[in-house]
Amino acid sequence: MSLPPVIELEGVCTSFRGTAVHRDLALRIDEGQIVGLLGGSGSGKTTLLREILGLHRPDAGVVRLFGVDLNEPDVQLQRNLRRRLGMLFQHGALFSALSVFDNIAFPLRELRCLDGDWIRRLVHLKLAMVGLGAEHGKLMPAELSGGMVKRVALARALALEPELLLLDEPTAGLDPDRSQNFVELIGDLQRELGLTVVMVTHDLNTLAGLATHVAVLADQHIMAYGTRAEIMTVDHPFVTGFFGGDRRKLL
Ligand SMILES: Nc1ncnc2c1ncn2[C@@H]1O[C@H](COP(=O)(O)OP(=O)(O)OP(=O)(O)O)[C@@H](O)[C@H]1O
Repeated sequence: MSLPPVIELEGVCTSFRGTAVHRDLALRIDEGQIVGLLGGSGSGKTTLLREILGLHRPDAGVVRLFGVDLNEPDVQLQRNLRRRLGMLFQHGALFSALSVFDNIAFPLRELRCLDGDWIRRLVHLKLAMVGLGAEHGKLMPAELSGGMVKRVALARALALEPELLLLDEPTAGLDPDRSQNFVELIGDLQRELGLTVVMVTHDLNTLAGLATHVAVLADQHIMAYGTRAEIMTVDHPFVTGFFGGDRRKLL
């Protein structure tokens, strides 16, 4: 029996104050894909991530993760589902009053089944996964560089060993070197952990360095979905405008 898609959206409609953002939107993402979600400013990319996370309920349509409908009323089923997701918010969204250690420990403590020694070991393991040492655990978010904030936020997103990782502008605000390092780190972790990744990005280098597939959100729906090579041939004003003369950079 084949596995259900990791993400499946069907007939999704979303509007805010009478203005439609998504209209009959459909998308299917299979295990192991790294999908770059592209769309103009205000086209509804972040809203779509929030709907996949279950933070916003569309007005109509179905969102299924791992074959489970997010409208399924079974609370335990929904809780188990959420543990299979990790989210890296655009600016890291670290808790400013908590140390790096406590930020990463937060989702582990919420499980209420791990003792302090296990939590310490797991936090140190996650720090090592993102190239940081145990000594960084003592720092507060305000003491971190932009690149370190992203790494700590990634460590926290990976705390519960998710199968699906959602990234909102993962390299925004990083200089080209740090951005390249972060792209390589995400790529390495994706291969090692077998993650499925969906990322919103405007950055061509991030797309070219990571994405196996590209989804284009325009005219209130996913108007194109395919491999990078397939998207290069799409003739739509957003796609031609986005890539300009740089389409070959995608390959
Ligand atoms: N909670 C909300 N209440 C009212 N309007 C909202 C809400 N969330 C989003 N919107 C509106 O929905 C539209 C899509 O917003 P969204 O943030 O999803 O776009 P986006 O594609 O992520 O944009 P950007 O690339 O500029 O971040 C925008 O017009 C936004 O103002």
